[in-house]
Amino acid sequence: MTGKEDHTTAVSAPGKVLLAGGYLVLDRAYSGLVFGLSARINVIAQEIHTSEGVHLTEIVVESPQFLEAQWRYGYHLADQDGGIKVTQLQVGSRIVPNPFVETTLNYALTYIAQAGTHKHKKHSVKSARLTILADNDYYSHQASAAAAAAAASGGGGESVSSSASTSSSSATPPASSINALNVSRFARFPTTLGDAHKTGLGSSAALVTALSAALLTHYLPLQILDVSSPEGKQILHNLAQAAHCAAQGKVGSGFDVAAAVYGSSLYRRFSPSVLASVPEAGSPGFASKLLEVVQSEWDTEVQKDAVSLPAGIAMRMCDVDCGSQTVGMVKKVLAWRAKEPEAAKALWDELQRRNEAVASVLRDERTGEISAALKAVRELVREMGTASGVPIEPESQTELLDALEAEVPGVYGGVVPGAGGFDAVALLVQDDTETLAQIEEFVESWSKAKGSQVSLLGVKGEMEGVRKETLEAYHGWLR
Ligand SMILES: Nc1ncnc2c1ncn2[C@@H]1O[C@H](COP(=O)(O)OP(=O)(O)O)[C@@H](O)[C@H]1O
Ligand SMILES: C[C@@](O)(CCOP(=O)(O)OP(=O)(O)O)CC(=O)O
Repeated sequence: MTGKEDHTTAVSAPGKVLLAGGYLVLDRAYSGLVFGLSARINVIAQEIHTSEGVHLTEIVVESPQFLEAQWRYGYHLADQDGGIKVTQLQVGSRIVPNPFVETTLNYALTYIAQAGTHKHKKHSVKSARLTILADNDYYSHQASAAAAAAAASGGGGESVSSSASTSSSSATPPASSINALNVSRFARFPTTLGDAHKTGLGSSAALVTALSAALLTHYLPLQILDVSSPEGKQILHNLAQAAHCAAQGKVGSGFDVAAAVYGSSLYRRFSPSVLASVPEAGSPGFASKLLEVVQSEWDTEVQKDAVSLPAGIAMRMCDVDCGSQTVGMVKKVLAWRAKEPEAAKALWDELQRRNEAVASVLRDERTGEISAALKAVRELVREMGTASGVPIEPESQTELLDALEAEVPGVYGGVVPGAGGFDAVALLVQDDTETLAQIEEFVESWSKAKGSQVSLLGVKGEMEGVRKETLEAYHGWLR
């Protein structure tokens, strides 16, 4: 770590789960019940100190939990108002691109240079190092260890850290042990980021949001931008949505970025046309247009007070190691909706009503109604799946959810979240260690009996969005 701790800033943003409103939330006429998660992506920004006389303009981004995860960029001011454009520099023998990091740098640094020129003197972007640390639940330990074993030849010098990864050779560390034993918060994975198996908690949205927030906080004075304030969050939201869409090459509903910024909420998306006028990063006019769009009032609606959990109840998730292709599923569902507009509208409208009912049952602490409210949603989600020919709640997941509710006393019910498919379930459960242990026991025997890989993640639903962090949590990870 450098001696200049005052110039080190840390920010974190949570992952997401869309408990209700998959597909509907793509259309502004409907909304989504989204939860932020306790699993966060942390980004720490530090100045790079060079020896006297050495002139360096470089942005270094690294993910020290993974192998070959350092991305170095030079940057320049592009002609004709093109903003700040980064160029990736080679590290070692090859260039491994990270489009989400690169696009976020182009967008955030351009915004910083533009916003900083107004009331204050022209802003200069100095060299910086950004360290990314992701909470363990973003990646499946078991699958990542298997990928490393397959690649077997060299382990790379440093050993895998603590029990999270010790157990990774045989099984995912049990959620209860992560909670109880203060296992290293950030595991060191024996793989590259590309080979790590994601659990689907929205790593790219949390990363783009936390990286944007860290850059804004690091470079701009608080009087221009404070990510803790409502105005600062709005700027961060707009900027991160724009960068995430550009990096993804498509405009999704943006519920994942909204969760990263605002935490849990009832979310209504922005009109996709908001972003239509922003040219490609580095091209003429990009800088002014980006500033204008990010600082304008969007039609996004984020109702934070519509979402909460009854006291003593937690939102938990199980990873089902399988995986579904969201893009293909979305295409098929939307194709059916276009073909059968009337039937789809009736279904969408009724499902919206039932989704909102889940939100109010939870917010009003009507615990006895949780199970029925979730079942009512699932019924229509299955109908949507059958009508469009997409396994949104596949039979194997129906069986798992029904069995969990019937056989584990503390489980109120659950859903297949987001786009649905085979890769996860979200549960509403009693928030105590006994219930946790029983779920773990249940999924272990379920996995054996069904020949599947179901594991309870340590992650929990959490209300808070982006936040500034103190540096203690990152001890040992910073240079
Ligand atoms: N810890 C990390 N460090 C650096 N980049 C990351 C990290 N986690 C995710 N990313 C970026 O996000 C991408 C994954 O995005 P995506 O495939 O959309 O998954 P998700 O559904 O988790 O958002 C990675 O290829 C990488 O560019
Ligand atoms: C279909 C959707 O409404 C919800 C998808 O939710 P998931 O949580 O399944 O998504 P990914 O993690 O991005 O694959 C698409 C959207 O809202 O963008």
